[in-house]
Order: sequence, then structure tokens, then C-alpha cells
Amino acid sequence: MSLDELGAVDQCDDVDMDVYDLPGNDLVCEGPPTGLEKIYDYELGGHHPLHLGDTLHDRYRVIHKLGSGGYANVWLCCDTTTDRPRYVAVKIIVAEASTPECPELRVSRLINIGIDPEAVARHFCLPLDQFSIDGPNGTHHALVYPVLGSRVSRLLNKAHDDDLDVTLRKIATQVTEAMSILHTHGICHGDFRPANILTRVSNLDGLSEEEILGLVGEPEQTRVITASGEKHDLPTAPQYLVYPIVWEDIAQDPSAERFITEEACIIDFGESFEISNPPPELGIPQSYCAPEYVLDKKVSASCDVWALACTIFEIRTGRRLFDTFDDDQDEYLRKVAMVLGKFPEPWWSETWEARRTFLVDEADKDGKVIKVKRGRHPPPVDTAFYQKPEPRSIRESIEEGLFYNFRYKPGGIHKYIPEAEIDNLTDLLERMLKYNPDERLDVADALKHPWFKM
Ligand SMILES: Nc1ncnc2c1ncn2[C@@H]1O[C@H](COP(=O)(O)OP(=O)(O)OP(=O)(O)O)[C@@H](O)[C@H]1O
Repeated sequence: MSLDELGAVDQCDDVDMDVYDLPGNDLVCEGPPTGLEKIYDYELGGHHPLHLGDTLHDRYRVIHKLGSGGYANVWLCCDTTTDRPRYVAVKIIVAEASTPECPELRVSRLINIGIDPEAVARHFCLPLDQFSIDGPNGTHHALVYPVLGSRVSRLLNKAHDDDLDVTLRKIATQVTEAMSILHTHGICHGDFRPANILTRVSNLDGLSEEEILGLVGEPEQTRVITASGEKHDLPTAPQYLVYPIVWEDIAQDPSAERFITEEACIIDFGESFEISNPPPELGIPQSYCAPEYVLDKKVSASCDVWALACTIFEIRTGRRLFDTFDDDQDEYLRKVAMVLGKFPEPWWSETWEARRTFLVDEADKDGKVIKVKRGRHPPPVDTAFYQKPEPRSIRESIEEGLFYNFRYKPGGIHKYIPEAEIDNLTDLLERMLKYNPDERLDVADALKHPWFKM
């Protein structure tokens, strides 16, 4: 298992591939793999095997799962050393990545570079405690964080509020302020996207474990078995995997109001870097990649600004601005060009080699790119309903309004965005999504835009 392999997948978005195809430990899990870590990552160098009820560091009792990513599992734990129950998120890094250079530890640089500690605490998720675990798969860094909730692009608990517009702009302002603080202090986040921006959760401490499970739901498990269907006896893997808490489902319960706040908190500094010393590669999914990185491998603070623009769009509309299937680079570039127009040279005619497969050389009289005609038949009448024209500008993308699709059933919540706000947001995003990074707004100037004052 290489680190590249570990880091390549954003499991929140791409959870259910490959799980039944098992290199390594020859184990399978019985139930659907959605939301679960890869069972084959339970081997030497991989995840630490845990079960509910286990106690970590003689202190943190595991009561539920909060999530998993390419590098770690995050567990909801009760701190047993305090008189009043106190709940924390314990993130256990895979052994192979638990080195002194572990990217997770980069968050501590925020404390050492002179950022006002109050601002750090307000915007970022800092570790409360840190320890290591020696287990059958190696030694793991474990970091203890405050418990956070759903990602900021899916505020289902606020969806029916009259002032949803105000709330979403407030959250977008907070995340822009957070990036502004980082850039002012010479740090790029490097992986700035809604999956790494969660809402703060409050009022859990003091509740009993039963009350907590009454709120977030009893943990559901799926058995881990051998490929031939028997109980396994490998010390390197758990006997079951735990499905993570789905905050969005909880958010729709009226009691969630007490717990889920309107405060955004930035997590995951694993890809962060010093602006003065950019890395050769970025570790951000394709849908948030600035074109100068995709086409020229140029990394700068402007890449963060591009990702921020995509994130603001997603917070305000509940949708991805440039969504791609399976992180396909050509599909991404095609979508960007459909919305923002032709790329400057030499990107258009030389660098993006596959462009001619999708888009013709010349734009139309309005400057819109033109798709290559394919000899396809029109869709049958009963599927024509789904063939919505693609948006051809930022304005058209915003005009579709806010959608929160339901996860397990058709439909969702749809709200229009007021016309005056569309004008303002279009202007802001167009300035933040300039192809030339030198013409792109920097984050401090973006923050002065009238959209944030509406
Ligand atoms: N403090 C927290 N409170 C609640 N849930 C959390 C917290 N930190 C992380 N999570 C959940 O766990 C998931 C994985 O965490 P995180 O993204 O930090 O892991 P990672 O392995 O570093 O991820 P990546 O693959 O993105 O690098 C998150 O998407 C989130 O759902």
C-alpha cells in the first residue's frame, strides 16, 4: 500500500468502489461499503483495528465512527477522565503515514507563526491532545479534536429557514476569512473544499453516552469475514466495520437545532504548504483544481483562491460548480471551458491535447465554446426530460438556485436565489475564476466584495 494510493481517494465522495476486489488481506465485509474505509487497508502499515467500547490511551472510549479518509479513521469517543462526560473526535492515522513528517501535524504550524490564537481557534480545528498507538499494523499517530458535524455545503438543518440566504453567506464569509488569515501568514491550505469544512457541534458535553447515541443513532456495523464467508482470526483487522454518523440525516430532526451550529471550521491541513515554497504537486481533487495547475503544474496561492470560488459556489447552491465523474481531467477542463470560455494560448491549441475531441477551435460570436458534433441520435422522448442544457456562464450556473438532493430517495430541497444576489455573486466568482492567476482576485480583496456585505 503506497501513500499515493492512500491519499488518492476522497472516500467521502468516492466510497463504494473496489471494496469487493481485495488485494492484501483476503477479507471482505458483508454489507454495502458506502462510507466505510477499505477493508484491505487493514494490514501492516494501514489502519489500526478498533471495536466499539475499546479505550484508547487509557482515556478515550470509542462509542461511534465519525468518518474515514485516505489516511485515517475518525472515531467519536468519550473522555473517561472527566467527571462530566466530554466528547471528542480521535483521528487515527494509518501507520505508514505516522512519521514525524506526517502532514496532519502541519496544523501545529498555525500555532507557531503568530496568528492570533483566538482567530485560529475560531476558524480551524486544532488538536486538543495527541498520543501514539502501538498496534498489530504498526505505530499510529492519534490526534484528539473537537467533534464537528456536517459539511458546510449540505446545511439541511437550515434548509427551511427563511434566512437561509443570510446563513449561507455568513458561512461563506467565515471560510473566506479563514483562508485570508492563512494567506496573510504565508500558508496555503492546498485542499480547500467543502469536504474539509465542517460545521461546529455544540452542547454534546454533559450528555450521557445513551443520550448521545439517541441523538446520532446507534452505530451500525457490518461483519468482516474471509473471502469464503467465515469468521477471520487476523489480529490486523477488526471483526466488523462501523458505518459513520450521517449528520445530514440528524440535521433534519428538530432537536438538531441545539447541536449543529452555523460556525464553519476548517479541517485537514495535510496538503498545506508555505506560499514561498510551493510543492510540485497538489493533493486536491480535480473538481477544485485551478487550470494553471492542471495544464502547467503551476502551484501558488491563486490555486487556493480558485478552490475557494468553487467552495463558495457549493456552499451557496448545494451543488458542485464543475462536477466530474471519477475525477476525469478532460471532462473537468471541458466543463470549465463550457462555463468560462476558451482557455488562453497555448493551453487551448497545444497544452490541452484532448481538447479537439470535445470542443472545436473557434468560439461562437458570443465567445462561447462550441462542442464537437457527434453523429448521435437524439435521446428517446422519455429520457429527454433529463437532458438539461449545460450552463454556459457563471450566472447561468447560479441561476439554477440551491439544491440539496436527498441521499437515499429522489428529489430534494430547491430554492431560488434572489436576482440582486445573483448579480453580486456572479461578479465575485468571475473575478475569482480568472484563467490568468495574476488577474485573479486575491483572497483579501475578495473579502471586500459587496456580496459579503449583502
Ligand atoms: N473533528 C472531526 N469531527 C467530526 N468528524 C470529523 C472530524 N475530523 C474528520 N471528520 C470526519 O472524518 C472524515 C475523514 O477525516 P479527514 O478528511 O481529516 O481524513 P483524511 O484521511 O486526512 O482525509 P483525506 O482523505 O481527505 O486526506 C471527514 O471527511 C469527516 O467526515
